[in-house]
Amino acid sequence: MRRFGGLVRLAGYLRPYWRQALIAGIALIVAAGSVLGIGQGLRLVIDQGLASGTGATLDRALLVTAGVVLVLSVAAALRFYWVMWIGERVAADLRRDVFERLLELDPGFYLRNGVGEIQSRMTTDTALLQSVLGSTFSMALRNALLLAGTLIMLVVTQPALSALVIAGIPIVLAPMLIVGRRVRRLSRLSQDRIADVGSYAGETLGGIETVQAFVHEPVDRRVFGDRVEEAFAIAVRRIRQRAGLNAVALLLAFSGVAFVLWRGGSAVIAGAMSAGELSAFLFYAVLAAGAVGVLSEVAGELFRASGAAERLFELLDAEPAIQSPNHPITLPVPARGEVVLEAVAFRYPTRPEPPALTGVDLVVHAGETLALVGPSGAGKSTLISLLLRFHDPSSGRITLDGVDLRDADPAAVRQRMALVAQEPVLFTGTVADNIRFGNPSAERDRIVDAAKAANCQGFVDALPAGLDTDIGPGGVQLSGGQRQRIAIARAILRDPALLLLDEATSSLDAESEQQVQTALTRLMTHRTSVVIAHRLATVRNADRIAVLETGTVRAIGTHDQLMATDDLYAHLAALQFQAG
Ligand SMILES: Nc1ncnc2c1ncn2[C@@H]1O[C@H](COP(=O)(O)OP(=O)(O)OP(=O)(O)O)[C@@H](O)[C@H]1O
Repeated sequence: MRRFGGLVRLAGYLRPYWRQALIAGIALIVAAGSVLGIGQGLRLVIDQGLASGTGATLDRALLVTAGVVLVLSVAAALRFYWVMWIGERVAADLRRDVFERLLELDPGFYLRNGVGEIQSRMTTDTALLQSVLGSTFSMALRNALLLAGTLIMLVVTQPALSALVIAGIPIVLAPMLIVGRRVRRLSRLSQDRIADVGSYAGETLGGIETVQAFVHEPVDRRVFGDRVEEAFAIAVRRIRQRAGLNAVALLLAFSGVAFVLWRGGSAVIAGAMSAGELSAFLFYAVLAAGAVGVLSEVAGELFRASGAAERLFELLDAEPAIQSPNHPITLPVPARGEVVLEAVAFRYPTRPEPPALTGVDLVVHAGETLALVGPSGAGKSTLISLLLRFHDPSSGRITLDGVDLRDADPAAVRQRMALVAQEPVLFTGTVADNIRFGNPSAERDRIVDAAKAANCQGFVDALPAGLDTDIGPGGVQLSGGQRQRIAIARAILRDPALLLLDEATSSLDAESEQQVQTALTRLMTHRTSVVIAHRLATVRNADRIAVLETGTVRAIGTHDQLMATDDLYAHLAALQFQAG
């Protein structure tokens, strides 16, 4: 059963649909029963209809058979409908569950596993399951039932001959089980490779402009080609196993039928059996052999599906490293946005050495603007991601309004914050949708106000449908400065107690820059702000500045104080800060 571990667990997904499964099961049994009935009809037609030589008996026998066929058709249609329905339903539920789990997983998980790989698991594995559950599973059930039914009929009608057939079963099943294990392993491998292919394509296409600008296509073509061939080679190994399996199964099954025909034929010649009985027996034997053939073919598919299910369950079983405690402490009201870091150290799970932050002590008072400055790689972005609790500190603690982030519900913590990233991330939809992202329940008026406060008015009015203009996936149809202002409007709408801002480094033209700056100033007044600063104006306006270097805070003070006392700061101020 371990082979089908993934599928057995999938059975749990059937529970809510037990009614539909019951209908499908009944239809399945009736359909299989009717097929078996046809064998008896055949016996009647031959032994009574043909042998008796009277047309009336033949008519009656045929009529009975026709009735059975009618029942069979209806039951088969019902079975098909409900089994497919359940397959699609389970695949849909699984897809939703996996996505929900993926939304909960912490950024560290994605750092370790790669977003592309996870994404393609979610799409290719659920697609495989959908097709297998929808059709293959139904075939497997039907044939398993048919096999069981025919074996019973064989035993009941012709015990002696059946003993021969039944003795042959293990000979057919053994190779199926042995090869099945190999197929399952190869299936997993091949799904892994397909995920590789998917994530490579995703990354390349996501960066298509960089790829083309550097004329990197030949390299990508070659690397992608190699990966596709690798996936193909594994698929071929899998198919070869299955092809061999099918050949063996069919050969064994039909040799069995030939053997039975030979033995049965001898019995009819000797007068120990009627021609009708032999016909019915053969009918069943052929059905049984066919069922074994189909089962061996679909077993491979089921093994494959089991591998895919396992991969999905791995995702479902992944525990988010960042979770709410069982009894989260409620953050005090009103929110002040006061942040305290005590001896905070942090190592990225993917690269523990050197630590990204060590011994960071820092207080951000309610209402103040604290600027973070420091050379590239000093740990500024890491610090912001710890405040958002994307990761927990390796040691030390961070509190928001007096509550340790680890003791609070991460959603409640983030509810008090808004992030304006260096490269604002916009989503497919309209300008209004992207602003509403900051507060999905906001009324239209407030979205309009936020757009005004963020200086979006000018360019939004020029768009064909104003706020309701579609901006394409990722906001590709807007300029950098426009995207930044939408990100600011989003944060204004959220009205957070703590603003986390990673200032854009790319310079905008003077007018656009001016508009972004006034929008930011508006956003930062009357709230606590932590800003990764790249502009002289920002550090000058900040209440205090923390200078970071190799993961530690080396000095804190105002611009003038630091200019006088900290040589690194004076150096940065001279070289790095853009005027504006
Ligand atoms: N996902 C990651 N995995 C491993 N190490 C990382 C990761 N992200 C950042 N680091 C490392 O952590 C250190 C701090 O990086 P961080 O991005 O916080 O610096 P920064 O001060 O924001 O730099 P910049 O101004 O260039 O953005 C760097 O040495 C960096 O290489």
